[in-house]
Formats: sequence, C-alpha cells, structure tokens
Amino acid sequence: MAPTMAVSNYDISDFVLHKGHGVKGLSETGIRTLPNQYIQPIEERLCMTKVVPQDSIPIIDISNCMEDPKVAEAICNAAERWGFFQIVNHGIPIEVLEDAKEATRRFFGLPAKEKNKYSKDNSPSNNVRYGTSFSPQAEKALEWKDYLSLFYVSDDEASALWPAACRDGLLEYMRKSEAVVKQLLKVLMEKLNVTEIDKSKEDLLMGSRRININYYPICPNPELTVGVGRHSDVSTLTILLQDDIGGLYVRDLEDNNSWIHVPPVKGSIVINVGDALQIMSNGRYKSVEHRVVANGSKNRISVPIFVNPTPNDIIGPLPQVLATGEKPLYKEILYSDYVKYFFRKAHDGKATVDYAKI
Ligand SMILES: COc1cc(/C=C/C(=O)SCCNC(=O)CCNC(=O)[C@H](O)C(C)(C)COP(=O)(O)OP(=O)(O)OC[C@H]2O[C@@H](n3cnc4c(N)ncnc43)[C@H](O)[C@@H]2OP(=O)(O)O)ccc1O
Ligand SMILES: O=C(O)CCC(=O)C(=O)O
Ligand SMILES: [Fe+2]
Repeated sequence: MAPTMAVSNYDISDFVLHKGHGVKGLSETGIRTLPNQYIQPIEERLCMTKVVPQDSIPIIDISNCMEDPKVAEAICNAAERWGFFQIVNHGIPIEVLEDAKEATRRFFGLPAKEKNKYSKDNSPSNNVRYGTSFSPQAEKALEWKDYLSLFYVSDDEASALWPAACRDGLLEYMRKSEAVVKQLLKVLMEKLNVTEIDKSKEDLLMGSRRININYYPICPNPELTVGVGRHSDVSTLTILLQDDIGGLYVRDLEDNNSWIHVPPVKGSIVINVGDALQIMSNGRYKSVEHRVVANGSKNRISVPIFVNPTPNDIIGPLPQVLATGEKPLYKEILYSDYVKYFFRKAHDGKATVDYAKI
C-alpha cells in the first residue's frame, strides 16, 4: 500500500523502514506533506541566514602533490583550518566517477523488495546494509536519506555479497581512489613528523574501508527536516563524490555559528578529515561537523568512501606528535568501540570525539 496523508505514522514507518521503500519510495508516492516523524527540532534545521555565501573551502590541484612543497602545504593547511577541501587533477578518470554515480542510481532504482534483501534484518552479512535515516531506533526525528553501506573485506567477498547492480562501479572507484588516499596521507603524516609509513602504520591509517551510497529524494517540506544531521565522520579520511545538485554544508571553524556550502565542481572529489585523524594528530587536523539539507525539487546522490583504521586498532595521539612534549588531548581507545558508540546514537555534532577526550 502506498501511504497517503491519511495513513497513520505506524503505516509510514512500516512502509519506509520495514518494507524497504525508504524515503525514496515515500517521495515517489507524491506525498505532499512531510510526515511528523521527519520534522526536526528547529535548532537542527539549517537556517540560510547562517550560511556565508562568499566563503569556500579550498580547491587544490594535487597533480604535483608529491613534488611541489606548496601543494603539500596547501593540503596540510586545509586539514588544519577547514578539515575539508576539494581536489582536482587527482588522477581518478572521470569515467570511473561517472560509473560510480551510475551504479548508485542503479541500486536505488531497484524495487523495494530487492533493496530490502540487504536490510539489517535480511542481509546475509553485517558488512552489507541497506537502510534509511541514520540510526532510526535512537533518533527522535528521522533523516530524509536512504543508504547502502558496504564494508570492504576482499574482492571475493564483494563479488559474493555486494548487490550486482552497483558492485563493479563501486569497486572500481575504490580501487582507483587508493593511490590518492596514500598520497594525501603521506603528505599529512610528514607534517606530523611521521616520515615512514610501514605496514602497521598503513593499517592504522587506512586498514579498513567502507563505501556508502546515499540517496536524498525530493522532499515535500525540505525546510522542516535534514538529509543528514550535524556530525563528523569517524574515519581517518573521507573521500566524497557528489553529483551536481549541492546541499552539503560545513561548519566554519573560525566563526562557529556559520556554515559554508560545498559547491559541486565537475570532476572534483571532496576530502574531509575524520575523528580518527583528529585524534591521531592530537587535534591538529580537524574533523569538522557537516550536514546535508533536504531538497524540494531534485533528487541527490553522494558516494563517500570512509578510509579507517582496522576495527581492532587502538587509536590515540601518535608518539611523533607527542615527542615535542605536547600534552595528549585524547585517550587510547579501541577503534571498533569508538565506531559502535557513533552508530548507536543519533547524529549529535562532535559528541563522539568528546567521548575520546581526556
Ligand atoms: C549511515 O549513515 C551515515 C553513516 C556515516 C558513517 C560515517 C563513517 O565514518 S563510517 C566509517 C566507520 N568505520 C568503519 O566501519 C570501520 C570499522 N568498523 C567496525 O569497527 C565494525 O565494522 C562496526 C562498524 C563496529 C560493526 O561491527 P559489528 O561487530 O558488525 O557490530 P554491529 O553490532 O553489527 O554494529 C554495531 C552497531 O552499529 C550499527 N551499525 C553497524 N554498521 C552500520 C552501518 N553501516 N550504518 C549504520 N549503523 C551501523 C549497528 O546497527 C549496531 O547498532 P545496534 O544498535 O543495532 O546494536 C555518517 C553519516 C551517516 O548519515
Ligand atoms: O551526502 C553528502 O554530501 C555527505 C554525506 C555524509 O556526510 C556522510 O555520509 O557521512
Ligand atoms: Fe559525513
């Protein structure tokens, strides 16, 4: 049954959450009024008077990032000042980016019954999960977003478990982004006096990867809800591909009350520092709050790759950072405990990183 304005809240939850239609299915019924479950408290909606249109996160041409110290400097400065930047001339072919977006549209274009085979209750593996909002059990108000989250273990596991509709395009995007991730981490680590990235350091920085695909359908009352609420990522670095719609906003660290739009730039990739890197750098690189608004006239997709420590790593400020006598700001913590803490609550700004503070 397709929900109408007359159906109860229970029916909407059943349709969206349990039957797997997601907010995409709800949007496609032509629903004209936002259901109550999606109405966010006023303080969680983005008020456009808080957006500074003349400001922008840096756009960095990284074609010479290993040779030109000015490029390395720009990357490190952006990670300290903004926690976010966009990269161009990164070497990932444009067709690979287009194929990843096409793969995303193909998956969300499947019938609800097919997508629901990957829901938390039905998925053959914890590593493959289709869902909606962020953490519906814990949230007072739901978010206007559907997602598929894929934890990468191996190509063989992906072949066996990831949905065929999107698997190949997403795997290729992951493969092609690996060299970029390594370059960025090398540059960021050198500034922290970490000059050698051996196998155990590489695992600590990028030993696990998760690729999410996000779908934000047209929303009947976009000003009353959010696509994604205020949060910082729990990753080391996030590599985000967005389409040409826009809607991602980043908190301005120098004016805590202001938000800055991340405009779509053709062929570019958005990079942001995650909590794990903020903790390892003892607060030098910033994992900055960001959020996505809902859109009243266009569907939007995005494809973040979360580059993480391995779940069984202990993360804490790196010894090279503390060698100068700097006081540690964060305790040592098992990374999977950190991530579980993040997933078990609603989006709540920077509260996850506060959990690791001394
Ligand atoms: C979805 O919308 C989002 C997502 C994000 C994500 C931002 C990131 O930075 S993701 C990068 C996270 N890092 C990793 O995945 C690498 C480390 N991984 C691990 O430590 C583990 O794989 C694990 C994530 C802790 C899961 O371990 P497992 O033993 O399988 O534990 P579970 O009991 O299954 O899960 C624990 C808890 O988390 C919930 N959960 C698990 N996976 C997801 C997921 N992909 N999406 C949402 N929630 C997930 C799970 O339901 C469990 O909670 P319960 O309450 O059900 O017990 C940013 C913004 C977004 O809007
Ligand atoms: O869709 C976007 O632009 C950002 C999504 C996001 O912040 C996330 O998935 O962690
Ligand atoms: Fe995020």
